[in-house]
Amino acid sequence: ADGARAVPAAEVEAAPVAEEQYDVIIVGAGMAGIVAARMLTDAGLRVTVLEARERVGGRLVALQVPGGAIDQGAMWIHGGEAGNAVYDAAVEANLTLSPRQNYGSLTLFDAQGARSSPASYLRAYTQLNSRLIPQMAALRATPGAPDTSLAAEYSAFLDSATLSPQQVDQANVIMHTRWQALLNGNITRLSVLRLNDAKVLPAVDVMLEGGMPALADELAQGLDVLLDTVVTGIEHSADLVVVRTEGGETFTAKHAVVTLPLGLLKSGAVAFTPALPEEKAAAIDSMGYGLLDKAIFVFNTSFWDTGSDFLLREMPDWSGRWSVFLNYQKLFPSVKALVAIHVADTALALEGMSDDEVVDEGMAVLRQMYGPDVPEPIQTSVTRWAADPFSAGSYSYFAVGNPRNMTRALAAPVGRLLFAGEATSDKPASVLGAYLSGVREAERILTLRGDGNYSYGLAPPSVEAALQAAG
Ligand SMILES: Cc1cc2nc3c(=O)[nH]c(=O)nc-3n(C[C@H](O)[C@H](O)[C@H](O)COP(=O)(O)OP(=O)(O)OC[C@H]3O[C@@H](n4cnc5c(N)ncnc54)[C@H](O)[C@@H]3O)c2cc1C
Repeated sequence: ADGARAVPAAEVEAAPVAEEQYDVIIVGAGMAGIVAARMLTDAGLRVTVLEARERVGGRLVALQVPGGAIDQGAMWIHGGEAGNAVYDAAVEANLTLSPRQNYGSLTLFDAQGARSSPASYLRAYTQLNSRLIPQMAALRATPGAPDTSLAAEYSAFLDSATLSPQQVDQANVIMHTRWQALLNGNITRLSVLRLNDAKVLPAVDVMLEGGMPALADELAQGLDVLLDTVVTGIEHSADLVVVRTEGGETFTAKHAVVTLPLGLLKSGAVAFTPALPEEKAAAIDSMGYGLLDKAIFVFNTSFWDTGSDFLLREMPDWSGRWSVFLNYQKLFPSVKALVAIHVADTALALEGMSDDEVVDEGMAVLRQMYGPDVPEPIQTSVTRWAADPFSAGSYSYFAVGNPRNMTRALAAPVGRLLFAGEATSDKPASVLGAYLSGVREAERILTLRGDGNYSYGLAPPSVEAALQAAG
């Protein structure tokens, strides 16, 4: 990175329309930004990436632990098989992929921590599949049906199903892991009409040995990335974009690709001048942006059912508090770790506690499940994605009432400002979506480049052009 390319603020103030320094400024070095920068740089354009953190990767970050690494952000390559751009990029980069995650391999505990019966769990699962899913499919198939929350549909299902009290606890954990945890939104806010529209990738999930950041590092190699560079303002006109940073630097370019997480766009942490159009602002406001946090416990010895992919604890409610532990050792035998996954309001509540409090609570649950001799962990980590100033949450979801084309509104260019990032993608909430959105915006610039002036079809005509046209 070459900080010297920044135009000192004073110089810009003296000459507001500074000579363009870059063809494209990319705001954010997550997967979307890196991929866009890669394509545009490879095409010979002058590109710089401005990144607030001291590292690239954004929501791809991992904890180094004995025997390997554990992803604190995204960990699964959903739809992880040949033809999936993220999978293919990992293969091309010679990164080692894990075996497929098998969601059928579960160890069940009841709410008190006693071993639970798989047969009874399966019956609850069958009822959910045979009643709730068709009930929601029927709603989706009804033209003009008003949207409703997953919680409303689930409550109606519970009222009509014939479940024992324990099967209700089991249905709760199924509901939680199948939708709430995946979509990272509270089920009172998850849209039923859009339930199948996020993370709709084939159920083939693999991980990267050593964690997902290696892929970001690989794709970012050789790019001009300025780290520790917090963007605070983006000014845009018919022919220029001026990006200002917290450090008082100013960068100018013909285009900017904004890959700020939806949470950052919602918070207004970056000022757009002129303000974003109403339709875009409304989409930013109403698209859901959720929270998924992980509590990571690393041990010297494994005391749990190491053949299982997940340990599930049935619950009398759908909060999901300590009801899902992912067994990392299943896919990575040298990593002796359990990862508890919390989402939405429960995750937010845990963010309000200290790390020690969270770890103590989790350990008490593990001792309920596996007995008092469960050893102390040798390493722990508690993520706080909501409190993270450069993420402000985890990823987007369709909230009740969000139309399917909401992501299109988020993706729509505004003059010379282009928008990428998972929330702008047709496959929101995923690394693949972020990747493909970066490709989309790079292609948009390359396609529109035309005569070398990058004359941008959607930009309003310049004053001169308008005067000429008027004769
Ligand atoms: C806990 C968690 C688990 C997840 N699990 C999965 C999973 O298993 N599989 C999956 O496919 N997806 C998963 N996701 C979603 C996935 O991580 C994201 O969809 C994807 O990584 C987003 O990439 P992006 O480029 O859109 O955004 P980001 O990676 O967030 O990149 C945006 C960049 O902008 C930077 N930035 C923010 N503010 C500023 C500023 N003011 N100035 C300059 N730079 C700024 C950020 O630091 C960041 O680097 C998960 C996400 C989280 C948080």
